[in-house]
Amino acid sequence: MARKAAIIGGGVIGGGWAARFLLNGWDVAVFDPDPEAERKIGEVLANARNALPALSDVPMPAEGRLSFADTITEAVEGAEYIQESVSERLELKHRVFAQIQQASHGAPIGSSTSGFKPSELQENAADPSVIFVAHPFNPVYLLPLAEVVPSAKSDAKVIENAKEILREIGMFPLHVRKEIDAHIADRFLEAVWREALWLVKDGIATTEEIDEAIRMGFGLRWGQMGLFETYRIAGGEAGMKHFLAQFGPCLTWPWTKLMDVPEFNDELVDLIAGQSDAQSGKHSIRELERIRDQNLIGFMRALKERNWGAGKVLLEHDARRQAAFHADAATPAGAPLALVNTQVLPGYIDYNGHMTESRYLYIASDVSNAFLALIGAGMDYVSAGHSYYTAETHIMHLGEAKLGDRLTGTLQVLSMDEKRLHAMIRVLRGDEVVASLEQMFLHVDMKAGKACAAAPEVLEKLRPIAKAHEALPRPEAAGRYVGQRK
Ligand SMILES: NC(=O)C1=CN([C@@H]2O[C@H](COP(=O)(O)OP(=O)(O)OC[C@H]3O[C@@H](n4cnc5c(N)ncnc54)[C@H](O)[C@@H]3O)[C@@H](O)[C@H]2O)C=CC1
Ligand SMILES: C[N+](C)(C)CC(=O)CC(=O)[O-]
Repeated sequence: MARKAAIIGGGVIGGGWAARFLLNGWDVAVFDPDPEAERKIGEVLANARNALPALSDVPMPAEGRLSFADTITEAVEGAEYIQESVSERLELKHRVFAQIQQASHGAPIGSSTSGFKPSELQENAADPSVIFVAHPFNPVYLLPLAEVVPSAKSDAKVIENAKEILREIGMFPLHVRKEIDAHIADRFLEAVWREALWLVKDGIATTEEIDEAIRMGFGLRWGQMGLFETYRIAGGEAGMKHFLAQFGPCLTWPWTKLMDVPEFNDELVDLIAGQSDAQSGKHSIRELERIRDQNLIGFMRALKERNWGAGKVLLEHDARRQAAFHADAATPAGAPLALVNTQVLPGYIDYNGHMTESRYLYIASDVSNAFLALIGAGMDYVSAGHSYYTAETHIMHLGEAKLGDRLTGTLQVLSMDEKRLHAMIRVLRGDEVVASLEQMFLHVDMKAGKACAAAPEVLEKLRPIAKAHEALPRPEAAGRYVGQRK
């Protein structure tokens, strides 16, 4: 039988918790007096179903059962874990805890509070020992962090059990050892937020300029190494001590509205440098740089796929270089069309030390996409409901593409009619053909799911290319089947 979680308060955060538990196989009962709560949670859950499973190639367990309770008592009955996510008002949270504890005895009660201390939440509670902070980050169904903050009155076993449950649903419980207003992470968010409000109010930056300042630079760095490891690298070979020596004195300069700073002295330097050594000392600065670089490449490539933030800048830069390639290497008349200019990256190399086979298909689809765009069957055409589908591919590996090789992708039209396009794509290193991919494309009415004639304006562009390519020598690989002797 599935385990049960109760979510009290089903707004932005409660909805995210409900989705995370459900998608991890827990049954979830939600209590929220808002008549819109069911609709809102349904919408959050729909987004979560598209998002959370996409983080892994390992399938999620069968989804748990979602129910909406009429009372807190009904919601918490039989619940092994309770998460309170009502509005950020202490007296409301106290009322809710009192109702929960009339019905539930001993189950851990995590609070999503952004800033109240656990000792404040526990005031006047029937059983303070099971109430603690479990502060998540939006979207709760995707981001792993939950700051788990106990107080002196917390039961250590309950806290450990709660942390284990959070791990089971894929979270990273960060145990906050000393309670403090706004825990750890929200203190940073508040500092940055308040600084940003001043910058906007003082007319120094717009909201958009502030967001660009974050997402084009330090936000990406923070996302993979945080603050201290990033600054350790910024100290160069001399590391954190050098960084502190260089920038410590700025603490008293007016670089921020937050001018209440710790005294910059040897004691502070030793404390920070010592903790940084313990955290990161196992890696040399150069190793850390390489780790950082690979992480940033992963992030930025992901953003590129979404044409978003720093990824948009990369795409624009690629487009400029690609245009320069086409201008320099204008395809001579009567030759296969040179459509793609690419390179072999470390992640493409397989255990045999050469470019892995799936990458040839990537190049071929870049080539065919560029060709389809050229004949007017690009993304606008697809959005309007027609497309060319690849019906058949025969790849011949004729050489080995190695790390760092610069490759060109060309396309030669072998034949065509209204519905079909038969082409030979070649992957070249200089003049050497490393692979050929013979492909048959079918023109399809996407809605009907049937082959049909391409639009006249597409055929008008395709025919002269096909005519010019008739004069080219027929590639030896054309029409070959697997195992055929040359
Ligand atoms: N929105 C955010 O970015 C984050 C918020 N939090 C914390 O999560 C908690 C909830 O915040 P949000 O979800 O953003 O607020 P919200 O306003 O979206 O949701 C609060 C929900 O509580 C419900 N509610 C009010 N009284 C209730 C009661 N007596 N019993 C049950 N439900 C009741 C409301 O109907 C509403 O649906 C707050 O403590 C907040 O500080 C934590 C992390 C991030
Ligand atoms: C703005 N906030 C204080 C509610 C932010 C959080 O608590 C965490 C988050 O998800 O940003």
